[in-house]
This record gives sequence, structure tokens and C-alpha cells, in this order.
Amino acid sequence: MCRLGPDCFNPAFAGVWEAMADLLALSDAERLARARADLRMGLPVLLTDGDARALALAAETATVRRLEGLRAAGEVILALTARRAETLRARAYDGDLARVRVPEDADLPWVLGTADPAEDLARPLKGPFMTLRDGEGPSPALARAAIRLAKSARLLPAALLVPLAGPAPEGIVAVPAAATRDASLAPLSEVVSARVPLAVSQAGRVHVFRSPLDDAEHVAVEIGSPPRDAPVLARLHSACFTGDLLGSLKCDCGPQLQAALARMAEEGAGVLLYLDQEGRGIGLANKMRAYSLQDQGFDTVEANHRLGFEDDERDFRVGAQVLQALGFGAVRLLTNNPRKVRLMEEAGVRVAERVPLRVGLNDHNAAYLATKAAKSGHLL
Ligand SMILES: Nc1nc2c(ncn2[C@@H]2O[C@H](COP(=O)(O)OP(=O)(O)OP(=O)(O)O)[C@@H](O)[C@H]2O)c(=O)[nH]1
Ligand SMILES: [Zn+2]
Repeated sequence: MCRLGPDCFNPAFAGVWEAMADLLALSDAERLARARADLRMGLPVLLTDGDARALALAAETATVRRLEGLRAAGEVILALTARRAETLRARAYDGDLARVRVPEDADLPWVLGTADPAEDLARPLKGPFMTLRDGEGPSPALARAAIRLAKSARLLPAALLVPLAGPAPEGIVAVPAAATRDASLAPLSEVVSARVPLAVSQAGRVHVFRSPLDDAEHVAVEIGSPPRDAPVLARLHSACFTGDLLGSLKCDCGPQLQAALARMAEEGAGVLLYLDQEGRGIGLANKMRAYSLQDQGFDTVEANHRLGFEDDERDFRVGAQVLQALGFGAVRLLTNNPRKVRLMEEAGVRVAERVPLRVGLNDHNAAYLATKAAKSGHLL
């Protein structure tokens, strides 16, 4: 009996094996999805870039055992964004990236303390940090790919890497570094829609969208039956658990959500996208880390930078895709954020009008809203 395999002696079976291997092989995008899930669980992944290869762990989920495992393969580095390196006063020789040597006697708390700014002020004497330059250690392309993966797993943007010369341990998923670059362009499709009468309007319908390549679920709430051939009153609302659900006073999200729906109900038609982009795309845990830094005196933008993130990590093309999937090509966009308008246009959705949405000012969020206006270009 032939055991199906590439060396199968029977040519007929060899053909079957090839067809099967081809149909069941993972695409790069699928490897990426797997790698993201693995890093989230604290498992290593293998990153490749031509002949260069490195094992990587997310700093946040690394364990003592896995760190030891990496060390057995060679000198370990901690890849950080230049934003984080700046706070640590570590030299970033690779532009947006710093590859920091992990000293031989450094333990897991050292790694976590370097990646996470929570204790920066309480323990200010970190370092000095030795960073790699040029051709030393795992390449910048591999390090950047690891950080991108950690970000997309909504972890701190920091990863441990070690170059790998020999074979990778069994079961470790391999991802080409290049595949991490355009990850968020995964196609979204509608899974289901159903009628949901809302307090503001009985004519509500909820559409759920998913991509096969991540666990995000984006929602469109359609009010009435807006014609597809005219600009629709639209709101792209990024999820804010604290503001939308808990009524947090630190931001203006909850009142904006309600005001947008009320305005659509008033006009009898509109579409509100509720996008799975908590904390401007950094995830709830990282947003709470940012809030904790804000209690130490940093503003919303500084807090993101200290964590190693950019001001805004959202990909607004997601919103454009959902609108297009619903048949809308033009919008009257409810927003105070000119960047949203620009990115919508760039993604192929015409913004016929920007409709301001100023609600929810209170004593707690006054400074936050002022920072958005001063640093993020929001219009007041
Ligand atoms: N990282 C971070 N995210 C925040 C903070 N406060 C609110 N958010 C998130 O910011 C998103 C809302 O974005 P905003 O910048 O307030 O508003 P916008 O959507 O850009 O602009 P508008 O359309 O005018 O509301 C939601 O995902 C919130 O969870 C914060 O302090 N830090
Ligand atoms: Zn909010």
C-alpha cells in the first residue's frame, strides 16, 4: 500500500499527493493569521526574508521557558519602535525601529519593563541600552515584521528575536516578512444582516462583516433605506468600550454615537459603521495602558508614543470597504476629523460633505478634546 508522500513510487498517487498538497497548503495571508494567534498565546513564530530567518516571540506574552529557548539559539534582541526607544533614550539606528541587545543576565521582568512604560516614572534608571546597527543580528525587515505582528495581535509593539541558522523546531509557523506589510487589506464580506428596531428609529438593520484572516467583526447599522445613488449620511465610529458602553467621561465617543444615530433617525436615513478598532486600533488593553499613563500626566498622543504606538493606528480603508460592500460610493460624513475625510477619499469613497459632530464636552474630557484639536487636527 502506498503511503501518500512526495516520494510515492506510484506515479498516479504522486499526482494525487501534489494536488492535495497544493489545495491544502497555507497561503501567506493564512500563515500571517496563524502567526498572529500564536504570538498572542506566547508561542514562537519563524520570520523569513529571503535566506534570512529569525525566531520571534511577542515581548508581552513571552515566558521564562520560551526566552530560554530563544537564548539557546543565539543572542536575543528586543525589537522596539523608535517611539518607545525615544522614551528609553535608546538609539534607533533603523529609522522607525530600534533593535536592543538583551543582556545575558537580563530576565523576563527586564524584557517586560523595557517594553511596557507602566513603571517608567517609578523606576527611571533603566538602561543604558545597546542597540544594533547595520548588518548585526536579525535584520530590520524581520524585526519590523515581528512588531507589526505583535501590533495586529493587539499586544505591546515589542518582540524578542534571534537569528536562526539551522532547522526550525517542529510545529512553528513560518511567515515571510513581506506578508506582514499589507495585512489589513484582507477582503471583508457581509456574513448576515437582520432587522433591529432601535430606540431612535424602528427602521434599523444591523449588518455584520468579517474578514477570513482575523477575528475582527465590523458592523454597519443602516437606518431606513438610504438610496445607493446619492451621498448617504454616514458615521465611521471606532469602537470605544469605555465611552460607548460604560458612559466614560474621558472621551466624547458615547455622546457622538448616540447623536449620530439620532441625526440619521431625524433625516430618516443613514448608515453608522461600528468598526472593531478599539483605542484607535491599539486594542482595549493597550488603551487602558494609555489611560494609566494619562493619570501620570501624559496626554493622549504622548501616552500612545510612550507605549510605542503612533497617534492613530487605525486603518480607515476598512470603513471604505464596508460602505462599498453595501453599495455606497459617496457619503455626507459625520466627523470632526479631517484625516478621516482624506483617507475615505483616498480609499475611493467620495465625501460630498463633512457634517460636524460636536457633542459630549465635559470637565473630564476638555483637555482630551483640546489635545485632539491641537495635535491630531480635529476641528472644534
Ligand atoms: N489610544 C487611545 N485611544 C483613545 C483614547 N481616547 C479615545 N480613544 C479611542 O479613539 C477612538 C475615537 O477616535 P477619536 O479620535 O476620538 O475620534 P475620530 O473618530 O478620529 O474623529 P471623530 O469622527 O471626529 O469622532 C475610539 O476607538 C476610542 O476608543 C485615548 O486616550 N487613547
Ligand atoms: Zn471613547
